[in-house]
Amino acid sequence: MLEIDGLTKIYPTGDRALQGITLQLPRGQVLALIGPSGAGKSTLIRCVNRLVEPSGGAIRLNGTDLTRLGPAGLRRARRKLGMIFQEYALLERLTVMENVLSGRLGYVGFWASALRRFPQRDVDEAFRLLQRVGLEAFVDKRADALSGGQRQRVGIARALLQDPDVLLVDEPTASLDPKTARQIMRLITELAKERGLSAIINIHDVALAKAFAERVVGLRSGEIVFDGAPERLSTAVLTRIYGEEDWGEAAAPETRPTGGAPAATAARPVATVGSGAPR
Ligand SMILES: Nc1ncnc2c1ncn2[C@@H]1O[C@H](COP(=O)(O)OP(=O)(O)OP(=O)(O)O)[C@@H](O)[C@H]1O
Repeated sequence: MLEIDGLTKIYPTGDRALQGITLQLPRGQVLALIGPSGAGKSTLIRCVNRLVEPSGGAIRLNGTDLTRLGPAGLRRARRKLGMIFQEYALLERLTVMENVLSGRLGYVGFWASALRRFPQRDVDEAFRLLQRVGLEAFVDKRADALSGGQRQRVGIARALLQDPDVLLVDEPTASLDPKTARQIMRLITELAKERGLSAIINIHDVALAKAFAERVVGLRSGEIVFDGAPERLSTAVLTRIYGEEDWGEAAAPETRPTGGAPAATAARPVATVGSGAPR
């Protein structure tokens, strides 16, 4: 269980990127984080593993407040936070297998890590994960010879080899074509379910968020302005998150209060349907 409590971030420039974020992420839940550019999505994800230092509030992972940990405690805690990046962050000249094994660097000792020597069980598990993400034929290929989708699969296998409790996923599909983007989102969400992992996925594509996440949190100007099921992303909600726009099929049908007058936002013609294409 990940609990974020009153999290704030003020950058040295004075930008108030997060203004008191509170949310709980139960074990096994996949949450999509949406919101306009500059809303604070990346800052939130990066505060959780302290790539960005929070200014205030608490972030508890299984009861431990990550904001209070010193370097050794933080190193241990980060093993449980698997990070998947938009730009993959692979070691270009190393092989697929070596890249995946780098997910264990937080576990092995200094010399083993410096010499990149990993126990056989880590190698076996890395191979199993590469099979699972469909890259068993690419084990010895160099990272710089892979396509974007293949690179992201390496990133996913590397994060999972860490044996994390939570996946922090920062725009995983931003550099991918629409079909590959869906395949990667499907893979991440399936693996999270198989392994009982929670995931926070920062994603720009509302249709993908709706198709694959069970919960959506909308950020605007560093505050949560929506937290609910993807089916509730109506025109009014999308406008609250992103501002005025013709949402067309991105929006769910407006909901009306039962037994009463139509909601104010539903009184005018609004866009209908659209929960994205079937998986
Ligand atoms: N290193 C930094 N120094 C100063 N301000 C920053 C820094 N990083 C982000 N910000 C500011 O913090 C706010 C939130 O930025 P953040 O990158 O978290 O938003 P985002 O929702 O992830 O945006 P995008 O979708 O464009 O990636 C913005 O106003 C941004 O300018």
